[in-house]
Amino acid sequence: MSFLAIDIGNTRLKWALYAAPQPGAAVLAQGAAFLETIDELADSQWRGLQPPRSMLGCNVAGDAVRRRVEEQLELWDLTPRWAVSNARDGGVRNGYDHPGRLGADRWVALIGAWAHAQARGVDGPVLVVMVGTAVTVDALDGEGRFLGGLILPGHGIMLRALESGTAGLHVPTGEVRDFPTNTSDALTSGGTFAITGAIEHMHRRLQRHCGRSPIMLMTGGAGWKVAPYLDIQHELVDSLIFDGLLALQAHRLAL
Ligand SMILES: Nc1ncnc2c1ncn2[C@@H]1O[C@H](COP(=O)(O)OP(=O)(O)OP(=O)(O)O)[C@@H](O)[C@H]1O
Ligand SMILES: CC(C)(CO)[C@@H](O)C(=O)NCCC(=O)O
Ligand SMILES: [K+]
Repeated sequence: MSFLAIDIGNTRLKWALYAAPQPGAAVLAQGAAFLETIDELADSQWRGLQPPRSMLGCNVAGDAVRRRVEEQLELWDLTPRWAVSNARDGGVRNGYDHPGRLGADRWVALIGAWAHAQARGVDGPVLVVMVGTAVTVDALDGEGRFLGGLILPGHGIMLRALESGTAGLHVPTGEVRDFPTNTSDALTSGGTFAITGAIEHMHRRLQRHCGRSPIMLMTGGAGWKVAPYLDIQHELVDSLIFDGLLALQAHRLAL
């Protein structure tokens, strides 16, 4: 019954093997690999794994990367399946102008977030934040409608853009300070507060739109770096995309 969930991001592939395609299933194994090293998965991390019976992935890195991962999946006898953004799934309705153009990672994370909210009996709005190579801040209303969301550059891209777009800025890592008094701290703090500022802005907007304070779920490799500087209540859920993939797979099996 084991189920392999794969999240191919802009920088890294993350995978988790679950005992069953059901929300809350036990994790049997998990790992991550930079996209440059994915051609070794079958010979390294995946070698010796208990063969998964099914898989569902989520990919924002393009068709070439997907095909490379499918080659690695030939290690096992399974049909690769990839989540695509559509008009509704997993209890979420997609409000994007062109639903299919919404990043699959955002769609799957929204479905994972909705599953979390349902499991806890939350019936108000949910703000879904992913902090990685890019940052996304997506709004779900209390009925599971995706209202829309923000895309902004991640911390790394912001700093590299400043470094390449100015003559005099070089970017050694600094500390986050309220009132930075050197260039490194000013850059690191600027990047961090650009992200927290966008999140807090969307939180206010969603609260105003729905007339209720949203819960906020945050995920992505750098979520823990941003979390300490957020002035609003939030919860880090590292597995949000995997939880979305589990919810989708369970949903599909139930149909
Ligand atoms: N102090 C920081 N604050 C916010 N973000 C940061 C910080 N330091 C690094 N980052 C971001 O973290 C990213 C790397 O994190 P990681 O590779 O774990 O993300 P990820 O969720 O796996 O990304 P993706 O899914 O896009 O591949 C960098 O691209 C950078 O933008
Ligand atoms: C925004 C990113 C890069 C975040 O990973 C990804 O979701 C993506 O490539 N999205 C497609 C464009 C969109 O979501 O509108
Ligand atoms: K991601």
